[in-house]
Amino acid sequence: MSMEGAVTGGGGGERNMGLEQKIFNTGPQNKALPTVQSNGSSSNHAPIVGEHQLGISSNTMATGDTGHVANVAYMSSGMLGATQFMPQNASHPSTSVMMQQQPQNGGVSRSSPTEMQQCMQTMSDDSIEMRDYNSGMHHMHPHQMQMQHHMQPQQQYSMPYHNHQQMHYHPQQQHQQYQQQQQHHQMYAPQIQQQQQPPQQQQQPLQQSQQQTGQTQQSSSALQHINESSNLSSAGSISDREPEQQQHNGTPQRPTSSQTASTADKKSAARKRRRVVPNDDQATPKQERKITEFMKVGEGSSGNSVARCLMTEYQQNQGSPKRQPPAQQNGSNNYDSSQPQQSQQMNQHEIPHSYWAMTTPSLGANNRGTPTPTQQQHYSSDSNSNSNQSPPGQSNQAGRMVRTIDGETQTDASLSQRLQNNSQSVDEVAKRDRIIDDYRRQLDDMQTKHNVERRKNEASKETIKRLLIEKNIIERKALRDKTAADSPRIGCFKTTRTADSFRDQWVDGWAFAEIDKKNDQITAERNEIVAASALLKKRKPLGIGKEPKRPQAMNSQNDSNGMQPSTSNNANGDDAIFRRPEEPKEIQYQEYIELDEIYKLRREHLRKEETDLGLERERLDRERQYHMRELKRVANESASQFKDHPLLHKRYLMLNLLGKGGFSEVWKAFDMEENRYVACKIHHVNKEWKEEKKANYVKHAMREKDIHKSLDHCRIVKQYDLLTIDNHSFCTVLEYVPGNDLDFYLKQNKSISEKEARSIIMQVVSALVYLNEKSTPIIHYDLKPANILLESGNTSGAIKITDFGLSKIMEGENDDHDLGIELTSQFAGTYWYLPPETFIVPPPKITCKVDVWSIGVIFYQCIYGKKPFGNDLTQQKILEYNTIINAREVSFPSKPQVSSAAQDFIRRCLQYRKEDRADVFELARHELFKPRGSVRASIAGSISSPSIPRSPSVNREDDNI
Ligand SMILES: Nc1ncnc2c1ncn2[C@@H]1O[C@H](COP(=O)(O)OP(=O)(O)OP(=O)(O)O)[C@@H](O)[C@H]1O
Repeated sequence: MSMEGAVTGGGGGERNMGLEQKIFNTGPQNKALPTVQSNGSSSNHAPIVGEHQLGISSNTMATGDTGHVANVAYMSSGMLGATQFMPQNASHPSTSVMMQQQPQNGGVSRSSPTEMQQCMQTMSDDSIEMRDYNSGMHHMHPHQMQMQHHMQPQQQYSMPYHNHQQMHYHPQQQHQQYQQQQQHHQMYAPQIQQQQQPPQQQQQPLQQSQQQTGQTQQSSSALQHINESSNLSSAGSISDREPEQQQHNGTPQRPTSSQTASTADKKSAARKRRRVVPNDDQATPKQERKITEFMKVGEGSSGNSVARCLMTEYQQNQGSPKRQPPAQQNGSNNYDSSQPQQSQQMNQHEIPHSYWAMTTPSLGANNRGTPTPTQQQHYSSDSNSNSNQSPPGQSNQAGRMVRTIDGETQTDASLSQRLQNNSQSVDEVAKRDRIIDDYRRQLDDMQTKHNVERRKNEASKETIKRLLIEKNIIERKALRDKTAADSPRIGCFKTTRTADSFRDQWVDGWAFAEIDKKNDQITAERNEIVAASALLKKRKPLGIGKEPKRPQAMNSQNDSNGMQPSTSNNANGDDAIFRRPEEPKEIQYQEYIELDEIYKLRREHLRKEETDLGLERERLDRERQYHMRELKRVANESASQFKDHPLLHKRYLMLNLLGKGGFSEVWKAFDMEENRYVACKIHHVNKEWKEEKKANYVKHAMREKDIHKSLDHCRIVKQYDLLTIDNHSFCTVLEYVPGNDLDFYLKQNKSISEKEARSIIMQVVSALVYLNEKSTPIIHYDLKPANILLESGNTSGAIKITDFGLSKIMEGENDDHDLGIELTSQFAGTYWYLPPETFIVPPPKITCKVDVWSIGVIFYQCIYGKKPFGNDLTQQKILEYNTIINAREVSFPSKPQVSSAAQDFIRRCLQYRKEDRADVFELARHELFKPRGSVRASIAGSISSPSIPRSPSVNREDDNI
């Protein structure tokens, strides 16, 4: 690996990273490293690196400005330790194992080059050797020792904790590391307390921390094992008092320093190391040992921290798959996704910076110890990332803090200032940790509650779904049973063969036959009566010249029955009676009168029966209409792919088919999210169609969707959603309107009263005004009774307009909406309801007055029960005969009687030239819609020439409405 990056990187962190990389690259061949550390000029590595590291190192030896150099050596050796152990742990997948061993290496800090060499030799053996080496790392510069006396344990923890947090380790690793720190803390905290006499209030968290640690250790044997490893790795810093502490803590017995250091090797090693420490005259052996041991706790950790920094940076550069660099961890890889991204980014930048701040005091006071605002923020965010652990005791943090500050370059004043700042930031971190813990607990609680609610909600949904399906199955069955039961009575479709094709042909049921039979009976009876009446007249008594005076009603009845009045002279009727009493052929006058009465009454009765039968026939016709539709619907429903209650998009439960249009089927469905019924209009693209037709269909469907979704009016069916079902079908989810459409209603009822028709038309005009008031007005283009839905199922309630499949937007026409737009799809739509201009070839521009014409036709049809133009013609014939092109004038039947206002309204709508036709705003102001009673009535017949457009101020016949 090129070392250039390490040198040119500029930042201390980068340089360190370069060193780290170099050391890692050297791998097990550690023989190169002592050379680097002992003599820069003879480095086996790139000279520039040697210059940076070893130049300073030698300078340090000479000038005593050891802070930087010592840290470099310390760092190097720390990493060496890590490097040394890497091969041993290579088979171990967990980084945490390596991290446990790093504290051993941390103890290497502050070593002289000689010690480094010794260290390297020792470390290459095994961990026991490392401990031995670490135990000898007692050499501190007096400034450092002095500094540590000034540091509070609480403060001394901050930096290692900080570094520890920076690593973004896996929580398990963090936990192990925390265990390890606690072990250190348990072992050395009493000594720290005794030696440094920290303020009383700062001992409290330490003791708590010890108790916590003890509990943690007892709770898990696995962790105990790790703790043991951790203890072992820290054995180099065991003091004389450790056995007591270990017994207290219940940790496994380890050789005490007196036991281990009692060996001749180690004593001599300690003596050697003492000899190589320059300016060590202030440190008594006893003081040195104790403080060094304390430092070792810190140094071990510090070295550990630094090693971790280096390891992290190394792994960042190496792209270690186990531990991604923070930049990569910002996404889902970061175990703590709740940590603000900003903090994480800050961490990324601060890792080298903090590291440099710890290891390079010469950079300045801010970098050395006092955390900059950024660093403080960094602590905070770090603590966030670790908040699921019990934070280390503050005194433990302080212990580790000690080793991160280079006492040789600090003044007491700056140190105390730093310590004060650190103390504040540590307090703040702890406080924030607690708050974060609280929030986290609250969040956990809320998440648990949320999960419970979610499960309940899902269960409820499942129940609703099940119940809806059950209900629907029952309803379907009831409907089918009814249809099946009604079929013999009303009729059914029978498949018949005509030429090569099969057709469904309707066959009436027995109810129609019965009505026909009754009708025949009535006719026969009526004929019989007519014949008898005629005979009776022939047998009229001859003597009756003058009928006796009869009541006037009787005479008029006779007239109405068509009976011829007697031609005999009635003036002297009494004489006639006396004149011909003897004629036997002639019936008696009385008998004649009686028979005549009987025949008249029978005729009346037959007339009534005939009327009733007619009503029965009408009712049966309506039933047949409904029954036919139901049969078709059931057949289509059974053939549909959605018949088995699928849940579209996990949301829309398909219940039953409402109807089938030309290219679509409309299903009643239940929206499981919104808990409401909806109408799902499923558009099918026929696979057999040519591509052009498919494209055209999809274009229309998409236009419908786009236009419809932008509409929000109480008289327009709302469009909620659009779903893709498969490659050939998609679905628009619409507001469900429970009633029938007007077309079905008119088929059943032929016509409706003017009042009801006026109410419907008023609502339609209101919707059209809304469409025309938009910045880009919309032409519906397919207004017809089938697209007017009746909410209540009859004509006395609210209506809603639907089906925007042929709609057109008035845009891109220089904003002159009167000029109109090109008609792109001529001859689409329903011809009875389209105005003349849409049939002209080539078509002129169209405007919103297309819909006005449609309104006129619908109103006319509602009142008169038939369409004004081409009522009895098919669409094909309408085209053939140019029916609409010739529809220049509308005529009104004499019955039913209609108000002049209604007729005028219709005329204004059905003006041949669109320029003469009213627009929707004029219609909205029309007299027809004025409140009842506000105008004087006038009879429709009083309107003069129908071809001349009249002003809207036509009087309305209130009585007719
Ligand atoms: N939003 C809705 N709520 C309730 N029923 C509806 C709704 N939309 C349509 N329907 C019913 O579904 C059936 C089919 O509607 P669709 O619009 O497809 O039919 P159509 O207008 O006759 O056909 P086309 O679209 O070919 O003109 C009709 O009976 C109609 O009443």
